Amino acid sequence: MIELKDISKVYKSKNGEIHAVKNVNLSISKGEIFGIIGYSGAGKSTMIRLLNGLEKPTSGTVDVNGQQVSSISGNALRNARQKISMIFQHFNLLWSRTVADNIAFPLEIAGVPKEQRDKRVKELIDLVGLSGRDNAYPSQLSGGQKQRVGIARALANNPEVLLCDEATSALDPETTDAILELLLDINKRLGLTIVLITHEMHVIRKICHRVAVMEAGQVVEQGNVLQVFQNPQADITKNFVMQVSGTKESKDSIEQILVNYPTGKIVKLTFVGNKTEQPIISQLIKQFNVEVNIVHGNISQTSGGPYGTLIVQIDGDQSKVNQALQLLQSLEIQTEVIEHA
Ligand SMILES: Nc1ncnc2c1ncn2[C@@H]1O[C@H](COP(=O)(O)OP(=O)(O)OP(=O)(O)O)[C@@H](O)[C@H]1O
Repeated sequence: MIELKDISKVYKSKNGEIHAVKNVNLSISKGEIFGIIGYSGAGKSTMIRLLNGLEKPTSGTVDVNGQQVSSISGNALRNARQKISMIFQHFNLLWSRTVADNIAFPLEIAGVPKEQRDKRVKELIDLVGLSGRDNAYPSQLSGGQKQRVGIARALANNPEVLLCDEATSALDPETTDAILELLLDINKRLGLTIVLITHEMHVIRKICHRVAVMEAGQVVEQGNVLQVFQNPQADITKNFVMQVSGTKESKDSIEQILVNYPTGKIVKLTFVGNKTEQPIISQLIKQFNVEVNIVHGNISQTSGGPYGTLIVQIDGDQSKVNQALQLLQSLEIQTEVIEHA
């Protein structure tokens, strides 16, 4: 559905050349929710502009929905872009138009007759959960409702691809979750391909099937979301994963525990799928007569299933502690000793 081959984008500025995107290769399948995550300046916005043809790459090709958007222009590009829709961080609504008229706007541009337009607008208002707010103005809506209008407007002309540019960054956590649920629902119902850019791993965790991690213009890691969470490779990915697993905050708890209980091993366990539900810790205690002190625990849902991390201190007879670690490994629980006594 979307194919980026050897994409580079260089901007020329007074201070020299800026390599915003460097040698990026990505392949995104139809119906997939694909996330691109990176800190500010990583090149995410440039990638979005390359995907909708607003920007031409310095080298490489961008194919979207059977069209090489990197080489077409004029009418051909305008037609291709009808099938590539977008939602924005700050919604970009027309403030003097009502909800219904904002959603109708792309239909007017596409020349859809009034009767058909009204019917489609009604359908879209229902789809995004804004029934009854047809005649409200954007200033009368909450942030989440404004983004719902943005989504309805983006879907008006039945796009094949929806690009989301930090679409939940201006929203509070609960509203963010509701909007992400809506995107997930639309993806499932309509089979729409969604590409989103974000700096928040929570967004990736919640709805993406696959993720690419960008740093200084390059994709430093990409893969299935659950696998990336379970086994992040690049340092930057490990940092992003820590954003949601909460293990960054556990550093202080570990130091405190080591002061009070200086023996034993501090171990980080990573569980996926149904292993998150098994009573593994009580098994360790019973079988090896070791003491287990829980430092930090967290479980979260990804689109590929549950993912959990648990940091524990295991203490007792050295050989029993080692046997306990071996049992964990044999159960295919990822086990990392982070502090030794
Ligand atoms: N039109 C432009 N002209 C010159 N430099 C640009 C232009 N657009 C982006 N850049 C530079 O390219 C690099 C990547 O920027 P980009 O906006 O794609 O990153 P980003 O990951 O989206 O970050 P942010 O979330 O802060 O926008 C940055 O160094 C930026 O300053």
